Amino acid sequence: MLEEILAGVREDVAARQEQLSLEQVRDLAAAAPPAIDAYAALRKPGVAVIAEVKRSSPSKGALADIPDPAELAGEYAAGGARCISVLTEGRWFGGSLEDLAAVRAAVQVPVLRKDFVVSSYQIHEARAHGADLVLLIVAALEQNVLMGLLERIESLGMTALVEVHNEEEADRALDAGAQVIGVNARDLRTLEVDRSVFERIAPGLPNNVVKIAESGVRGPHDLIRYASAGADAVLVGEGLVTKKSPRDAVAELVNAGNHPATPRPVR
Ligand SMILES: O=P(O)(O)OC[C@@H](O)[C@@H](O)c1c[nH]c2ccccc12
Repeated sequence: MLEEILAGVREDVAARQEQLSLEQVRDLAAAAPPAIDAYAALRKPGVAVIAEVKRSSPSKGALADIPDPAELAGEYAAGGARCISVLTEGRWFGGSLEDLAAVRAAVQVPVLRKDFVVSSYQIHEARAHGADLVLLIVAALEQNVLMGLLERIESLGMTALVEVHNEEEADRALDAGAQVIGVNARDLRTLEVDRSVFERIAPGLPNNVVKIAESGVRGPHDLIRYASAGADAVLVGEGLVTKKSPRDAVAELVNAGNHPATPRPVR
């Protein structure tokens, strides 16, 4: 699955680069207002909720129309989301860079570009469209490429969210210098969700690393389970976009994350 998605992404990046050169997109990135410090935002007390703008997925197909991503992001922020994640991959997730720019213009909180990043062109694009955080998926990248992309993200003042799914990938993320690590419960090769993956990997990560539990959060119960295993944040898509009131759904999670009985990460 991952290989198929990556092949499409490479084609799409090449097509965009014909329209707008690397030099041009670099200039746009340099002219953008500075990035917000997402690492600091994610380290504030309470379990952070990263709310995702997600129209569809390879595993579930269509989830929600989301005609106005800026409006949805505004609802998320009003519900207390610490960050907004915007899927910008078009073929499988129905997202775009226009969604990212629209969300950026609508909220004050840090915004994540969620995509399958394989080249520094996409990092400049992310910055040009207002991203503060950029996802890097370890399973999609050779180690030297991962290191180069992470450095590029940081050199543009952004934070890299480095996604892993097993211990070996977690070691690679740490070797590359990742400060924010997302453990995806969904295996991008098979699309299976296994929430115990976070519980297995998180305890081995150093205290200064922000630990994000990705996928499979359907309600406060899942957030509390992840928090018990040391999550600083949860990243939630389906469990929000399919709700009648995404704002209330976020608020419910945020409240659970701030509850005195919810375990806090050790620092
Ligand atoms: O919809 P869910 O189960 O709440 O999952 C959100 C998020 O974790 C998922 O969209 C995701 C995690 N890593 C990714 C990498 C690429 C695309 C999508 C993802």
